[in-house]
Amino acid sequence: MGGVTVNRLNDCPAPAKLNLFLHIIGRRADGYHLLQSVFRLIDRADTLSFEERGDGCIELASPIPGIPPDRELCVRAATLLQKTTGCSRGATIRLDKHLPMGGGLGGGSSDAATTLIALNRLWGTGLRLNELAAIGLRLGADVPFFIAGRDAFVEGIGERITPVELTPARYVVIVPPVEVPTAAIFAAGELTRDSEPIKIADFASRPTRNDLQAVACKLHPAIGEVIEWLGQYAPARMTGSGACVFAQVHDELMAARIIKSCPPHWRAWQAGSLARHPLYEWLDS
Ligand SMILES: C[C@](O)(CO)[C@H](O)COP(=O)(O)OP(=O)(O)OC[C@H]1O[C@@H](n2ccc(N)nc2=O)[C@H](O)[C@@H]1O
Ligand SMILES: Nc1ncnc2c1ncn2[C@@H]1O[C@H](COP(=O)(O)OP(=O)(O)OP(=O)(O)O)[C@@H](O)[C@H]1O
Repeated sequence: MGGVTVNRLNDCPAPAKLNLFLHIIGRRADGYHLLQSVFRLIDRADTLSFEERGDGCIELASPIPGIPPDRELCVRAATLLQKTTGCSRGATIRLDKHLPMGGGLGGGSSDAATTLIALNRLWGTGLRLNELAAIGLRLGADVPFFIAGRDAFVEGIGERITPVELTPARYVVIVPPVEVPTAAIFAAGELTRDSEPIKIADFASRPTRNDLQAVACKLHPAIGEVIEWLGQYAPARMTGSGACVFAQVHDELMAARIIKSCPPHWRAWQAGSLARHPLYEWLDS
């Protein structure tokens, strides 16, 4: 490339999350639900690369089939960062999608968070963690958690984030063959919306659940089948608004054994907990 400087960031991970529990404790006037949840980062991820461009355009070089570019969360994140900071630079974004969509693993939100963190660095826009999180919340309720970059007790609709230290753990995650639109689960009439609020100090010693699970299983019976099957080996629960189901296991060997016996029409993998977001050090608090 003889003397030409190409400004790019390659192979930036966008990790998934699990909701270890998820309680709905109320509803805001605008219809959004107030929740309490422990969000945990895991070491399964999408991968993104960013190349700066001088013409100000934002281009997704690897469009996701079925998602128009102007609805895609990386493109929306990049455009919002440009508008908020008045930045005139553009970017070509490459997204290698590994996380299932509508899986409750927060894949789209994590892609958006990684885009904000990486472009803030590439463009030199200098926003701090809280400023990026505020932009992120406009894109999705889970984005601020990924920007905060560590396991957390999350409240409000996703904007009140208190870091927690969790013991390292290994999980089996199963992807049922269904895609669950988050809005449909929250809109269900039979959803329980009055769980008793718990204090952060109490979550480890109190019984917990995912309040969205019953509704998701009713709409998509395949999720219930997975919970029952995985539950033979360890307590199994849905993450987020579904569809993925997870269980904590003792070690890699136990995970491998469970995955080996998993029915072939379900995708199953193991994941380890992740103490920090891989891009954690790119942000100033
Ligand atoms: C359930 C969780 O997955 C927990 O991690 C998230 O809170 C969902 O976050 P998300 O997928 O980023 O969802 P968003 O794209 O923000 O919202 C999708 C739709 O779900 C409903 N929604 C979402 C979050 C929330 N706390 N209350 C809601 O009622 C709203 O109708 C919203 O229009
Ligand atoms: N980069 C992206 N990756 C995934 N989904 C995207 C992306 N951009 C836009 N979307 C849209 O967002 C929807 C939700 O995707 P996502 O993977 O975040 O859902 P989810 O796994 O159910 O997350 P959550 O845990 O927040 O409920 C998709 O169904 C898709 O229509």
